Amino acid sequence: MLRIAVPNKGSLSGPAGEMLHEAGYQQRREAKELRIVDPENEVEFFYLRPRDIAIYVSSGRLDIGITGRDLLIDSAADAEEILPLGFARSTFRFATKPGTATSIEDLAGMTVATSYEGIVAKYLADQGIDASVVHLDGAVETAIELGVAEVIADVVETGTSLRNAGLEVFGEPIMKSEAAVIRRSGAETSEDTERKVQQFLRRLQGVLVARTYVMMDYDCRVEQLEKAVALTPGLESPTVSPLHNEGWVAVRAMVPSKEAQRIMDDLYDIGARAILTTAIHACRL
Ligand SMILES: Nc1ncnc2c1ncn2[C@@H]1O[C@H](COP(=O)(O)OP(=O)(O)OP(=O)(O)O)[C@@H](O)[C@H]1O
Ligand SMILES: O=P(O)(O)OC[C@H]1O[C@H](OP(=O)(O)OP(=O)(O)O)[C@H](O)[C@@H]1O
Ligand SMILES: [Mg+2]
Repeated sequence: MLRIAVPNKGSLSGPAGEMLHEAGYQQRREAKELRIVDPENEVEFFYLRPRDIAIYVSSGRLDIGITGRDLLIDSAADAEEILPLGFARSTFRFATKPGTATSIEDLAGMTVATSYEGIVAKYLADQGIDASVVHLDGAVETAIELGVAEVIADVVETGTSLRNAGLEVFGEPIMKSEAAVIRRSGAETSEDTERKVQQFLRRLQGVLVARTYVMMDYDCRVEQLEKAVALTPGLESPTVSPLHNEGWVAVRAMVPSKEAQRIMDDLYDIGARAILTTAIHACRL
């Protein structure tokens, strides 16, 4: 049985559960469940605090886990990222009231409030800046108003929380984060566990592909085929089948969903017709 850590709360929890459900795994029915077994898929899910997941995985008690890259690095646990998952994307940045600091060098002698002490302390040490770090559990944007720190370092997605607190980012982003599957560094596992881990990763990759690609079908004249195929090269190469009407072919290829409308316009312009896109529900590449 593969033992997998899943975030039980916060920004990672909902999207992680959805992705696992799309990959065909059973998920808990109510938020208080701490552990479920999915016997058909031979996996056991442990619902843990996102911050603790890297620690459990590095201990070797759980085979793999889903957490944020920033949380993994902050924990300094002996675990590594094996598959980025594309959700809970954020940057980690310094911010302050306008006029307090404009560059990292200005941080010398100041106090920085953050929930990610490990990342901040290491970054400051690497840059050779002598500043104090105060740990807060969350809502760190308020720390400046209340005089606990002059500067904060926090997760920024849309920037709304910073704007609402009258704060502005400064300096380069400290890091970019997203959710990821993690595993103990240099894990030595049995052949059976390795096979199960690889199968789990392939299933999640299938979901990622199904989310980012659509299937495109269209008809075009043989003379236009080269131009059409250049627009829809597919992952390996598109399928081309003859049509009953001589001189025409049907083409089928996967295209990135974000570009689908532009590609349909371009195909139409070179004379392709009956251009259809359909969703991909699951896939193994
Ligand atoms: N607004 C956000 N947008 C995208 N990712 C976010 C956002 N807030 C937090 N994250 C990401 O979620 C992870 C943190 O999850 P965690 O559950 O610890 O915090 P949270 O979502 O802020 O919840 P909590 O309210 O419990 O603090 C990190 O990887 C972080 O980068
Ligand atoms: O740039 P934004 O889109 O505003 O998102 C970033 C905010 O979201 C998270 O806070 P959360 O709501 O989880 O509260 P917390 O600070 O208590 O963790 C994060 O800590 C930021 O405060
Ligand atoms: Mg938070």
